[in-house]
Amino acid sequence: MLNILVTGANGQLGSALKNLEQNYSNYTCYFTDKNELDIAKANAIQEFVSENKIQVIINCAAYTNVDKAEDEFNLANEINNIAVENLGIISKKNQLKLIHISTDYVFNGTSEKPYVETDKTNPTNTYGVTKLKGEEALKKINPENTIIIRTSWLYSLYGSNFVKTMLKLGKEKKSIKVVSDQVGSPTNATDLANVILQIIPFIQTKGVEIYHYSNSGVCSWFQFAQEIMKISKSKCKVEPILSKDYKSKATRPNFSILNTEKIQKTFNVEVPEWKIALRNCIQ
Ligand SMILES: NC(=O)C1=CN([C@@H]2O[C@H](COP(=O)(O)OP(=O)(O)OC[C@H]3O[C@@H](n4cnc5c(N)ncnc54)[C@H](OP(=O)(O)O)[C@@H]3O)[C@@H](O)[C@H]2O)C=CC1
Ligand SMILES: Cc1cn([C@H]2C[C@H](O)[C@@H](COP(=O)(O)OP(=O)(O)O[C@H]3O[C@@H](C)C(=O)[C@@H](O)[C@H]3O)O2)c(=O)[nH]c1=O
Repeated sequence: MLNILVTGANGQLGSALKNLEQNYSNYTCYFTDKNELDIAKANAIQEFVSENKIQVIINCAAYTNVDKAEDEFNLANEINNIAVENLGIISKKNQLKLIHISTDYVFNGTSEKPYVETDKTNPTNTYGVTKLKGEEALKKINPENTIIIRTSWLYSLYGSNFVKTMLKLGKEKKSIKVVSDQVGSPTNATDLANVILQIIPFIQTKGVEIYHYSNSGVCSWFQFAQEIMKISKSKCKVEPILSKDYKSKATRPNFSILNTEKIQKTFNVEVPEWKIALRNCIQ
């Protein structure tokens, strides 16, 4: 039996893990969100770990509102950076496995080829800055058996995400405008959750190791929206626009594609194609 603590469990990834837990009879998962266990409270985490003999932490807790983060650096930093540092310290002290999730937004999006784990980071928005600080804090503590999985454009039928926004707009509007000059790879939260649960027994690292995981294939947000409307049989027309014509507080990278070879080679995991993964979610 493995005792696993999942933080931020009411969010997208946490909910996806909850749905899959039943397939792993050798795992006892403790699903907690802010109300039960605030990751910013180090003492509470340590107590929970000791009381429940936790062996693995999957940190799904995060501040993920990209635009709002521009005005709330301190709050975003507390959750995405300082609390992550605490998790790193606790993992090292208690010799736990730690799986932390990060983002494509740590890159500035000027690359011309899919980002590998060692590529230079340089976030263009506050959310990305705080997530990168979290990564760096973990690397500094460098606990054994800790991995960071960077993912991109995560969606599910839970929480808030681009797919849910498009499904809603698809019912309400005759037409919408969506940016066509930002490209990336969407990721179905269920696919990522499956990968996490599969690889836990095989995580064995001397320090922090970074992996990239997204669904395969590439699209712009515009093409992603078009496909969402198609699968959901919405009549809403999607029109392409340029980022400069879409008003938002935070800037997003133009190129967000992650190279997923390392995680595939290391753990032999599946990477479903994005259109198939999207269909699996919506249908
Ligand atoms: N969403 C995306 O497109 C992407 C996400 N990621 C990363 O993947 C991970 C999972 O993301 P996702 O599931 O979408 O995130 P969500 O925003 O859906 O879920 C995060 C959860 O964490 C909770 N939370 C916030 N603060 C705390 C706290 N102090 N203690 C405990 N729980 C807290 C949130 O509660 P509340 O909602 O009440 O604040 C929410 O339930 C995150 O690390 C994110 O940065 C990476 C790439 C893309
Ligand atoms: C709703 C909407 C968005 N857009 C654009 C804005 C933006 O450039 C892009 C995506 O918008 P969103 O605000 O939904 O996505 P955003 O919150 O930027 O999504 C990001 O979330 C964080 C947590 C991550 O880690 C990233 O990987 C990424 O998934 O689509 C339109 O052009 N038209 C629209 O009607």
